[in-house]
Amino acid sequence: MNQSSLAAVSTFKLPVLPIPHSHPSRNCGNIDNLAIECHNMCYSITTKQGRLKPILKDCSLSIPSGQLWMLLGPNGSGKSTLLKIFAGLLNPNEGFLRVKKPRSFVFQNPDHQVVMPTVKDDVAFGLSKFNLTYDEIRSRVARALDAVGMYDYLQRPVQTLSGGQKQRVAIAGALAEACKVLLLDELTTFLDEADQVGVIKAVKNTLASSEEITALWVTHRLEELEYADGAVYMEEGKVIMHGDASSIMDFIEARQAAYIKQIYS
Ligand SMILES: Nc1ncnc2c1ncn2[C@@H]1O[C@H](COP(=O)(O)OP(=O)(O)OP(=O)(O)O)[C@@H](O)[C@H]1O
Repeated sequence: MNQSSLAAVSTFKLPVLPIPHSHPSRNCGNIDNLAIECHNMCYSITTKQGRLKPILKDCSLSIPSGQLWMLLGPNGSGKSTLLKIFAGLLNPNEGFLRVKKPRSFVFQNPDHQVVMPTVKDDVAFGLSKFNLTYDEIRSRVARALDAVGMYDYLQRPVQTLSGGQKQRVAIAGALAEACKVLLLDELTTFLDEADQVGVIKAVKNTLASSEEITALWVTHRLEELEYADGAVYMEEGKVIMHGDASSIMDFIEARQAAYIKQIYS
């Protein structure tokens, strides 16, 4: 597996290469088996000068339930914007969108999300809105922490955790709320290798424990594709390709190779 990172090329403009047919057919599967589906979705912002600036252009993709998908692309290609739309934090201007609910967004910096003094309190924090008994809360917190391999840390003060452990607690918080779609924004950017692998494996184990949960993971690290069932590749606000992880890996590597050939020729 090529260990190169997209970040290495992300500040450069890749050459325009022919794009293989990549848009999903509307008949790509049973609609109930799709966790995320969008067709011709557009998102624009209004600039201070009152002009419309397109951020996402005609994005179409479908992600089956129960799978881990990665979302890749150079800086500024629209990954975080797309993820925020899937999370319901932004609204598209045009197009069709369907995301299974409940859904949860996990931020890049866990300090923005893990806020309670102990691990168990933090995971229980979002459950107050559900009118659950004490025993139900305790059982949900235990199951969620078990799924991300953090059960032994139940009583730990959160400030004693590593970045990767905090990420896993943030994911457990989403699981405790019975979320069906996990939207994960560059969780491993600031982590060392051990924490990086720990967080990815926690997500994989979570998905293995329930066919109901789907995860979409934004990353710059091409090597993380090894853990994915599928992937989406974006450039300049467009979904260029989506499908099985190895095809996306081949596509990105070919694009990088063509770019390097172009600058040295
Ligand atoms: N509120 C906003 N106002 C102006 N421009 C915006 C706004 N939100 C996003 N953009 C622009 O839209 C484009 C896509 O941004 P986005 O953050 O989604 O990209 P990204 O692929 O997640 O980038 P990165 O990998 O650097 O995090 C960028 O050019 C960004 O500057």
